[in-house]
Order: sequence, then structure tokens, then C-alpha cells
Amino acid sequence: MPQRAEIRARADALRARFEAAGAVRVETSVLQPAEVLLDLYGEDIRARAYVTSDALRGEQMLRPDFTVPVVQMHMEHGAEPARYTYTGEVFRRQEDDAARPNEYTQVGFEIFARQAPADADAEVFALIRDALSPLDLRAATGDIGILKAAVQGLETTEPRKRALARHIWRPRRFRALLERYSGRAPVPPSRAALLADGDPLARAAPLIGLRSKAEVAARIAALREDAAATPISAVQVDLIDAILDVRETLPYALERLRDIAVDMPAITEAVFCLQDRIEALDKRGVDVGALEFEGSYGRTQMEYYDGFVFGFYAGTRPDLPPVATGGRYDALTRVLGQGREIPAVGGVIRPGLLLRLEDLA
Ligand SMILES: N[C@@H](Cc1c[nH]c[nH+]1)C(=O)O
Repeated sequence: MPQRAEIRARADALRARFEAAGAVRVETSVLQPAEVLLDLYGEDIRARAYVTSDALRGEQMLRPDFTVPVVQMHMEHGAEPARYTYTGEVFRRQEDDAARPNEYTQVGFEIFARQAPADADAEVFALIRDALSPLDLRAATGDIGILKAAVQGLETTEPRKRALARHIWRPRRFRALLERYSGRAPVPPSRAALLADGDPLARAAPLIGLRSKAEVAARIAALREDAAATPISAVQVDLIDAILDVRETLPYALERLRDIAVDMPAITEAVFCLQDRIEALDKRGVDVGALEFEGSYGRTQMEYYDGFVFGFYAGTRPDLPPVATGGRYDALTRVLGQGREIPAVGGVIRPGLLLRLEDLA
């Protein structure tokens, strides 16, 4: 196992590479306000963050990543366009695998720019790829923007679209909802009984929970409305599946997605973005003909991603976490921007893992 000093030295060297690409060094506090920020990461990180309380500042967490605090800092007082780099420890509780560290160093690079998003995607990817060579890592890419557009384009009610969009990051729940909304899976018996009862509140037990009677009634009304909705058609479910099943090198994936877009025009714009990104990657010397694209890639990562997503993996050690990951998070800047927003993309490298793999090589 590499020593801390060694990891720090490598982190500094990687950060210097990002500085050479025009990034400004930034620092963020280790303790971050959990109440405001934790939701932005999604359920996986929510379950894994170390949260503690402070009498004056409320709930605090050990930073689970840098992107959210860096976005917050940029939206408060950053000039445009901007590029940042940082290094330091992040903290994530491990529950299943004791071999995985709960504290590790990241070195990151983030670009905030209104112009040429495809080129910014390609620049981040190429910079990280170069920093990882000569290790022979497998790169995976995907595009959450295509999935989001596909869900948005479904012919169904807004609440159903919202529920599916929220569960893009929980593949099993997403699947179950899709089955239910398309009528392929039956309504659960308890739900059916509730809906069959003309006035379930009249016979309900005394209210002892946190919800008021009005809230419970509103929820029942929403469930009734949902039960009356027209099922999502089998054709549309098949199209979603076709997107999730894409697993090809980039040019073939693009071709496949273009075909799907003929029947699902809602993804057309997102597919054009992919095409622009492929061209930008090619211009930066990335061998796009060999680069994999997976329709469902990124669904177990940070929930703030809404476009390009990527990761680099040790092909011979699938048990190890990715050595680098990143993606585009335009909407996150809106959430933290108090009325302002700016397209943004970035990624991180784990220098500790990089050193470990170099030792093994
Ligand atoms: N912050 C992300 C990586 C990232 C940086 N920028 C964009 N994505 C992580 O820790 O996984």
C-alpha cells in the first residue's frame, strides 16, 4: 500500500498538471453544511456520509466530495469562465467492503464555461486520460442527459415522469416503476385495496404519524389519479430498454441512438450533444472508435450528473473502484446558483489507487 506522503506527492504532481491546463487552485473546508448540501449527492452518498452536529452551525458532514463545495464557491463569487483544481481527502462510510478505504485523496479538475460544452467534456476526459497513462485502463462512458430526455419524452403524466427521473439512479426501483406504469406488473394488493375503498380515511386508525389528515388525503388523491392514468405503451418501454441496453463503441452507439431517436424524438437534441462530444474527443486525439459507450453507465454514481459521464477502471482488477470518474453537472450550478447557472464539467483522480496499480503493473 502506498504511504500517505507518496500519495500526497503524486496528488501535488497531478494538480500541477491541471494548473498547467489553466486551473486555479482552490481549497474547501473538510466540514460542510449537511442540511443544505447532502441532498444534492443522492441516496448512495446520503447513506455513506459522516454526519455530525454542531450547536451553532447545525448538521455538519465530512466532505464526501469537492464538486459540490466548489460549485457553491463558484456560484457565490467566481468569475466566468473558470477552471479549478484541488486536492485533499474525501470521506465515505463503507458498509459492505472493509477493504475499501473510508477516507481517500482526490485530485480534481472542474471547468465552468458557457461556450463549447462538448469541447469542455472532451478536454476533461483527455486530460485525465493523459494523466493516467501509461497505465492501461479501461474507459467507460455514458450520458445521463440522454436518459433524462428519454424519461421526459414519455407519453405519461408529469408525476410519473418525475418519479422515473428521480429513480434513474436506482435501477431496480426504476424498472419496477416502469413495469407498473406500463401495466406489465400488477398494482400491489395493499394499494389496490386502498384504492377500492371509497373512503379509506373514514375507517382509518387514529392519526399517530407525522402526516396530517390533509396530507394523507392528498396522497390518496394522487394515487387515485395515478391509477386512472393511461399505461405507458409497450413501444415506449421497449425504447427506454433499447437505450439502456446500448453497449458499443462510440460510433456504433451513436448510430444506434440515432435509430432510437427516430421513434423517440425527445432524445434527438441529447444525441446531437453526443455527436458533438465524439467529434471533440476525436479532435483531442482520443480513439473514439475504441471507446465504449454504455446506455446505463453512471446510474450508480453521483446524482448531480446530467450529461456526459465517464470512469477509468483497471481491467485486470474489477474488484477495485474506478481510478478516475467525472461528468457534467449543469443543473447542480442552477440549484446552488440562486437564480444563476452555468454549464460545468469535471472529474477526479484517486492518486492512492493510481500508485497501487503502478506497483502492481
Ligand atoms: N466529485 C465527483 C467527481 C467529479 C468531479 N467533477 C465532476 N465529477 C466524485 O467524487 O465522484
